[in-house]
Amino acid sequence: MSAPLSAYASEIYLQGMGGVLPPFTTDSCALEQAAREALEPGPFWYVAGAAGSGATNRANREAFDRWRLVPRMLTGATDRDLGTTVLGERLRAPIITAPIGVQSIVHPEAEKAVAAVAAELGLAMALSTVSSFCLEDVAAANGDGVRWFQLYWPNDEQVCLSLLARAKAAGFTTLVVTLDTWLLGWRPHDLDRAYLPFLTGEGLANYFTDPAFCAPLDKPPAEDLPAALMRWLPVFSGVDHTWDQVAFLRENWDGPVVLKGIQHVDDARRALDCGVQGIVVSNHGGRQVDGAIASLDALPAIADAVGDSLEVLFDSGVRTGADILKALALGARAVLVGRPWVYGLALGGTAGVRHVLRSLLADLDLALALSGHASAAGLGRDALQPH
Ligand SMILES: Cc1cc2nc3c(=O)[nH]c(=O)nc-3n(C[C@H](O)[C@H](O)[C@H](O)COP(=O)(O)O)c2cc1C
Ligand SMILES: O=C(O)C(=O)c1ccccc1
Repeated sequence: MSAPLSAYASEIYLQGMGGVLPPFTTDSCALEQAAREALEPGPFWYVAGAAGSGATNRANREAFDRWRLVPRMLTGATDRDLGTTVLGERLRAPIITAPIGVQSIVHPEAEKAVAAVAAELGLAMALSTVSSFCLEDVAAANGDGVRWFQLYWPNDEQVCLSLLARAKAAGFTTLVVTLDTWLLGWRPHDLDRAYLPFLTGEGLANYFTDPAFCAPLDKPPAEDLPAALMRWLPVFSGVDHTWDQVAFLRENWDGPVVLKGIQHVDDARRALDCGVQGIVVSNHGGRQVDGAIASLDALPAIADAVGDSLEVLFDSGVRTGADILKALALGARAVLVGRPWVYGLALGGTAGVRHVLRSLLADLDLALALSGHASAAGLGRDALQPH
């Protein structure tokens, strides 16, 4: 874990020189196609799909292309440090694995794979409420790694308090509250296939192992799935909470609270007023609101408004090392990465997640080096030019 990140690029190049092929592509933009060939259409489109016409998802990528890095020479960037502190915790690079629900639809190792690899690589992981394994099992797989718990804010106070207490007891440090998915977006790929994995109970491990969730049920979820699902649906969705209720979460979580799904600068200011510690500028990978702005286009103004007082994290569309540099230069402290390593999970379980994240770290290190920067912390807007 203490080897410099540059070792990953050297290792992959040396293997190439010895004629050893990587397990699958090193081109993170080609992962989607590789996963498409490996997965059944239902799970593939669940992961790759987006809201409506897909416009927001496309906009997320197009926005990265509208910024270009301006490389600097002879800066002496021989020894690089990608390490950073996020919400008081030291990470080896400014990367957090995004909370992704129902991972068992692509591979049986599911969240345990990313938990193990994130810890091994010194990155933080964010575990979804809607995970295939319960949070205690994922915590065990993450060992002494940095783990955050993502909350889908339950419409039941007892279930909410119980999940928070369990996550805290299992060593999750930061609470990430996702605000943009209190209803599922309009997702034609899933609707056309009637593919809604959680309706078979998949992804509901945290609920089905929860005493407060199970209390009103006559039988355990395994013995009466329809009844458990009828309880889950209104607990999960249908109610938009309000800003004044954020205090409840802050009061009941002993640690940093981050609000995920912020796109408007006024919402970033409201987050600051609420007393939370951070935000994730995110549009959920374009899966919720069709025709919305690119998440990257929301970032600069938000970072300008609250970046000195809140930790501003970013996601939606990050694929390459260059993308990460761009997000950092535009004011993010770290990025969350979603689909790329989920495709890696689909293609090779734990080893597949490892290959994707090591490749991304190698790419990031080389992008930083060859743009003439010795540390990610010093990146400013002068590292970029609009295109
Ligand atoms: C299959 C899938 C499941 C997701 N599940 C969750 C979830 O349970 N909780 C959450 O906050 N975000 C969820 N997200 C959104 C991600 O956390 C993240 O915001 C998004 O994937 C970032 O965009 P990217 O995939 O382009 O990197 C999910 C995204 C995908 C693709
Ligand atoms: O699919 C998603 O984007 C998501 O956040 C989710 C919601 C419910 C269950 C599983 C994943």
